[in-house]
Amino acid sequence: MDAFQDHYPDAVAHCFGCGRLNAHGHQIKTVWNGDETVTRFTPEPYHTAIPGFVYGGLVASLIDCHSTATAAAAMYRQDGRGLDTLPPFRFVTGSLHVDYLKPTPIDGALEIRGRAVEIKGRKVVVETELRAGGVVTARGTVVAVQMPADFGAAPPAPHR
Ligand SMILES: CCCCCCCCCCCCCCCC(=O)SCCNC(=O)CCNC(=O)[C@H](O)C(C)(C)COP(=O)(O)OP(=O)(O)OC[C@H]1O[C@@H](n2cnc3c(N)ncnc32)[C@H](O)[C@@H]1OP(=O)(O)O
Repeated sequence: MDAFQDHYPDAVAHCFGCGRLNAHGHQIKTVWNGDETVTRFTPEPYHTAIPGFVYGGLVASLIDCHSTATAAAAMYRQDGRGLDTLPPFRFVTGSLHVDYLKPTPIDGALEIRGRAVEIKGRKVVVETELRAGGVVTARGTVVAVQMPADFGAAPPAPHR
């Protein structure tokens, strides 16, 4: 199944967390699972905070991009539109809140699951959990807001 991020227009496909055109980024892939969205990501040894555990910034980044993708997909689903239909719903993060409940072990796949809990105007609130080995280690809330027309007008910087 195609991931949401496979449908991002090229102009918004350079994000470090989720852009398929960013060779240095995480390139997360998110899909629907019923009313929830799911991303699976396996951290690398260099994503270490304290040896054996995942760096919190990576956890925040996964929750952030999983949630903005969820926001876009939820808006398309609410409007009964396909992900490739125009004009695209393009979201940025207005607010990212993360609670780190337990240390996240680095040796294995992480599962990130989210749900849009509010859609109002240009805003979508998404609640997301990150699990390691089936245990919830972090929980996040993201307020995603549709990009104003003048955001992202500049061409992307070349990746080196
Ligand atoms: C699936 C198919 C794909 C197709 C295509 C998809 C593309 C999907 C692209 C994803 C692409 C990468 C995702 C990168 C994730 C980042 O890392 S983005 C980079 C980090 N974020 C930024 O740089 C954003 C910087 N901030 C801004 O540009 C502006 O502050 C914002 C966020 C656009 C909001 O400004 P604004 O448009 O003037 O917002 P405004 O009209 O005042 O508020 C709208 C609503 O949002 C709320 N809001 C605004 N800011 C906040 C805040 N900070 N806290 C709480 N609520 C807020 C307001 O309260 C308001 O809610 P209501 O009052 O209506 O209930």
